[in-house]
Amino acid sequence: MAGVELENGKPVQELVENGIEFPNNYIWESPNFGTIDASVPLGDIPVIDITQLNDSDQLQSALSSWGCFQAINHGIENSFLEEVCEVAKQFFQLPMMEKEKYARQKGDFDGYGNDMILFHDQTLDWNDRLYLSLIPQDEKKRQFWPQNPQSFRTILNELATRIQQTEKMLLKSMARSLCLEEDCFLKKFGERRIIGARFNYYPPCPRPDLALGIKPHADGSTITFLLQDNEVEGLQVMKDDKWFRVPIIPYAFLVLVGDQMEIMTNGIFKSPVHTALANSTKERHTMAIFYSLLVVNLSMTSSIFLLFRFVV
Ligand SMILES: O=C(O)CCC(=O)C(=O)O
Ligand SMILES: [Fe+2]
Repeated sequence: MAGVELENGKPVQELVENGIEFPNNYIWESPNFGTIDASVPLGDIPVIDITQLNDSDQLQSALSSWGCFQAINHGIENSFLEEVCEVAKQFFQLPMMEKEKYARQKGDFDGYGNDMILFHDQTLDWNDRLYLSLIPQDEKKRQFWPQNPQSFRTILNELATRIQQTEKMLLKSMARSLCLEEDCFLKKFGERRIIGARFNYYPPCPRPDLALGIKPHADGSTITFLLQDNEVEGLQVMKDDKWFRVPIIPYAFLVLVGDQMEIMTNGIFKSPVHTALANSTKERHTMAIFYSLLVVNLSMTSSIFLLFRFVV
């Protein structure tokens, strides 16, 4: 593992637009994870109504088996999430030159770009992304917050405010489900938590049998909220060494346990390995919101694992 990012890859969209021949460094091979298979069974992932979170057993059982659940009635209106998705889509549709104004710098998280290249022979993801730190205020890097579409910044601020209410409710319920004092995770977080949003864009891929949208990984966060594309499937999660497709429930958040939560719960809650497949004809948009404990004085390499744990 290199200490810093080796190079800054080109957006996948640029490869697609320039009609470049399918590059070898997107071909995914792993002896540990089998072949890419879009037809694995649909997972029976628990669906939990957040307003009915009194049933602690349901939450505990979901997080200690699947490591995730589909949260419905989470308090953020569909119409607002629709607006969030719309501005993200509009951003990715902008001309490359406009998006490049927000390009992520080598060795940094925030901004527009794609995979961090950390290994010489790293397989790349068929995915472009815009990562933005939302909370705390002093971690925000406003220069990467798009000014186009015009409402993007206002919507991001609104998202940051709203998502914190859902986060609080959920962390309290998670603590209760373990018979712990309900504020214990919140107190652990205190002011030392960081919330970042990652907008993922998966352009159509000429070889979805060869390339993955996102390689198998576990999130390094405490918890992640994932808003799937309303129409295009792609996410798979691993349970008991088998892959399952994650059903689409429009506007539900897939809440995933991250590595930090797995550690804080002594492994009772599982941080699941997941991956996203590419699609030959359809583009796909998702948004992941990561909550992480802010660990100070980490090297660049270590802090990458606050977002990702590569498993290949
Ligand atoms: O886009 C997806 O379905 C998965 C995204 C993901 O796992 C991530 O951003 O960490
Ligand atoms: Fe993830």
